[in-house]
Order: sequence, then structure tokens, then C-alpha cells
Amino acid sequence: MKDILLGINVDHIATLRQARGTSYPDPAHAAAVAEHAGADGITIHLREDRRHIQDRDVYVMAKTIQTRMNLEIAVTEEMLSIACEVKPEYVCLVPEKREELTTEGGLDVIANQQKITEAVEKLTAAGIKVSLFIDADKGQIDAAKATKAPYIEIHTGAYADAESDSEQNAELERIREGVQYAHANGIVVNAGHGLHYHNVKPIAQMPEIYELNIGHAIIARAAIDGLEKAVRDMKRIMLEARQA
Ligand SMILES: CC(=O)[C@@H](O)[C@H](O)COP(=O)(O)O
Ligand SMILES: NCC(=O)COP(=O)(O)O
Repeated sequence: MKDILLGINVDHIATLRQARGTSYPDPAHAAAVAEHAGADGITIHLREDRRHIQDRDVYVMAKTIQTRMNLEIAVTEEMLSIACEVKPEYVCLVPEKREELTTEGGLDVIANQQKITEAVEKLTAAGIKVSLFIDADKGQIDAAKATKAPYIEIHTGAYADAESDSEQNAELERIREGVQYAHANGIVVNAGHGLHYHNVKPIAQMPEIYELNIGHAIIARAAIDGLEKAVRDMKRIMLEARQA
């Protein structure tokens, strides 16, 4: 069975920096440590409100990341222009609401089919591999396929936030069905949001999943155990789950 890959989101290293407006900690430094510890890629989310990752971080990490950059952006002219200039290996199109604490749901590809299709075409023409951050919904998966984006990232937030075992199991089955459906339709399937050391195993065990993007939980663990150990521990849990 294929190994599952781990993308480390370093947004919340930047959150710590922005809290005091200092030059440290530098997400570019964290990305290098994460790569040394076994990260297969680095994810950064350049939000329109620049609450954590700054434009400077994107341009610096475009030069320093040794694995590959997955740049998360909203579907706006400004962000598409930055992405086409930087040319990361991957761009993941995500929804954004100014007032949200964190991403609250997947892209509504169905309702924005033309706009998202045009964005996928523009990014693809720039040589970028495009992923769409969507819920595990067959209608959204069909709409994502119609945009010709080669990747999707299934939003695992509802699974992570579930308040009962029955709710979490229902969300897990919904994700499983969506992952299998997308994979059967020739889409490369990633997943992420809200995953941590105690809920990642059932997701990592899904053989159709190519990569998990995980940030907040790993950066939080790094505050206690250090980033290298936090990354190695997560990678080990994921690989053991996949091989179980
Ligand atoms: C799209 C997603 O789930 C995350 O990658 C995103 O970065 C969350 O936003 P914050 O990092 O601002 O919490
Ligand atoms: N796309 C998910 C991601 O990059 C990290 O999300 P989280 O682990 O910070 O919730």
C-alpha cells in the first residue's frame, strides 16, 4: 500500500510572530525544520487579511522550501496574481470569510463553477497543480472534476469538531465515501483541517488519500515538545496507521 504524505502548515508560527509584530519566529525557519524532520511539503495560507502569513513569507519560502510549497489562497484576482508570479508547485483554492476564526467549510464549487474553472485554467497555464478545498459531498466532487483541477482536499473539520462518537463516526463515513468517490473518478485526494494526534489515524488509514495537510495541532505540540519531534511523531502515527 502506498505511503501517505504529510504537508505541514506553518501558518501558526506566523500567528505567534504577528502577536507582537516581531521578526520571529520565522515560518521559513519552521518550514526548514519541518522538512528536516520528514515533512513531504509545506503549506501556507496567504489570507486576504494577512492575519498570519505575510506576502514576504511567500516570496522567501518560494526560495527556501526544499520539498514543495502548497499555497492556499482565496479565489480573488489579487491572490491569483500573486500565485502566478510565485509559481508554487501547488495552489489550493480555499473559501475565506473575514470574520472567521479559521476555515469553516469547503469551497462552494457548484455555485461558483465558472469563476473557479477560470481560476483553475489560469493557475494551470502558469504550470501550477491546483487543488480545491471542498467538503466530502458528491455534488461538489463532480463540480470539482468539471473544473479539471487534478487534486481536491477534503475538509475534515466537521469530523474533527464532532461532539459525540456517533457524530464523528457519521462524519468519518461521509469522508470515506467522498474520498472513494473522488478517487474512483480519477482525482488525487488530499485531506486536512483540524486533524491532530488523536483523530488522524482513521483518516490516514484511507488508502485512497495521497496527502494530509496538518498545521495547528503540530505547531501546538511543537510549543511543548519542539517542532522536529512534533513532525516526526505525526508522520510515524500516519505511516503506522497506513500500514496497519
Ligand atoms: C484550509 C484549511 O483548512 C487550512 O489550511 C487553513 O489554513 C485554515 O486557516 P488558518 O490557518 O487561518 O486557521
Ligand atoms: N488545509 C489544512 C491545513 O493546511 C492545516 O489545517 P489545520 O491542521 O491547521 O487545521
